[in-house]
Amino acid sequence: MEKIVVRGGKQLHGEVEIEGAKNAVLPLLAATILPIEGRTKLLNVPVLSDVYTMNNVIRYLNVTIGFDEEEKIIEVDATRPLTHIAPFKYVSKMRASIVVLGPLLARLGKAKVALPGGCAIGSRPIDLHLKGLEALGATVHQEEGYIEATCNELKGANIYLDFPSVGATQNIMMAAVLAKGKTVIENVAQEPEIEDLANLLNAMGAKISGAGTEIITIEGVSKLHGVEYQVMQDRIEAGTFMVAAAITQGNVLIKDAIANHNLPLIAKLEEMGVQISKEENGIRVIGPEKLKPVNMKTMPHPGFPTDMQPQFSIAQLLSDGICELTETVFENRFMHLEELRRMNANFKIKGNTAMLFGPTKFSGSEVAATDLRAAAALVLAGLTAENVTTVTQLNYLDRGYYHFHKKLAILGANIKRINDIE
Ligand SMILES: CC(=O)N[C@H]1[C@@H](OP(=O)(O)OP(=O)(O)OC[C@H]2O[C@@H](n3ccc(=O)[nH]c3=O)[C@H](O)[C@@H]2O)O[C@H](CO)[C@@H](O)[C@@H]1O
Ligand SMILES: C=C(OP(=O)(O)O)C(=O)O
Repeated sequence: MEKIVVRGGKQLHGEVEIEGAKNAVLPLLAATILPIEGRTKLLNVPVLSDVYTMNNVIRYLNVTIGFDEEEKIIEVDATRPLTHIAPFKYVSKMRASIVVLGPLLARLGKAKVALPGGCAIGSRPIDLHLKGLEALGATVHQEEGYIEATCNELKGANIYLDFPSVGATQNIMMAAVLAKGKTVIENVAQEPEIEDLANLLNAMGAKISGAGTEIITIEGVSKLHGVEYQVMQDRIEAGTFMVAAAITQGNVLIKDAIANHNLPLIAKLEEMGVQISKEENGIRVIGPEKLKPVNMKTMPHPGFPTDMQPQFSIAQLLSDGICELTETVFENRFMHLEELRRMNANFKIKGNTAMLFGPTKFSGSEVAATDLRAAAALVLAGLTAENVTTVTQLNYLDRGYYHFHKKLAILGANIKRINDIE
């Protein structure tokens, strides 16, 4: 079994490089199936298990896709006739595969995509994706675990999302770019990854405006062409290293991290007494001797990102007092806290709020990740713990972090990854 073994107590120092964003590249890959002319080349692609899963989904559609892991480049040729089916064996591995639904429908007029289901962090329906596609003229029904969508022609529409869902916004955008006429989507997700997708689609010939605001307007075009495009930096990976520096009294430059993408995290860390400065080539984070307690609530962007909540909770648990932590996006994203009990964490959960009683003296123990960000949070706790912490279930970590232990080791952590045959 693969394990990360970390002995706590080291202050982190130096510089760390960040990869391209997982949550940007997955929808960008889905968008590469839209062009009927030319190849698309994605640069700065992170080498992650989720990217391999998405490549498999796309390859199954009869698209030629090549991944040069050394150069971090993916090349896609989607100019041949495509099939319209995304099967269970791939979609069930990764929820984000559902974002092929919109582009398949736009390109082929039909799509059959396995239901992605929920996952450890909560129930994850796709009703908003489907309502949006129906508003564009698709007929959608569910049969034998698959969503089947068909249309003669997609037509621009006015759509209001009940909740600013990231995936629904992406699916509807990718369908509307080839719809006839104008689509206006209100109350859309404003995450930077939405802007990245709009930028790629516009480079391919789409006409999208307003991405990054509450309203996106799309003028449909008749076809798209392949392009070369650089994936944005991963703000969640950057944020995870910011927390790592903050909790170890470290001094770390997170290279090429974009401060504007992480404003809520920066504000909270500063409130805790962490020194953060924007430098020419990144963000420098200097951790204080003592972290001040703060409350935090997750919200859709530009609020505090739920994908940073487990990692941030480690800083809260270490802080000198009681902190409130409220999770409003996913109803089951406190599982890392239960695991952290083994390491001495003291907290009470009521509904979607946890009271965290600091300052915690984490004690090293064996812990298992329950989901992607929980995995990162457990490693972070281990960096500050007395003795040795062993983290298992690294398949979750590998979904979203490339060489996490190696990057921490370069910064001075006493950490290794081993394959223990049991
Ligand atoms: C690959 C990717 O980019 N994943 C991110 C994306 O996930 P994802 O796109 O799945 O997240 P959404 O924004 O859609 O989901 C947020 C909330 O909306 C609800 N909802 C969503 C769709 C829908 O049709 N109906 C509905 O009720 C979900 O149950 C959840 O409670 O955004 C989340 C919220 O920032 C992040 O945590 C994920 O890391
Ligand atoms: C929850 C996450 O991803 P996904 O939506 O792919 O499960 C995440 O990146 O933290």
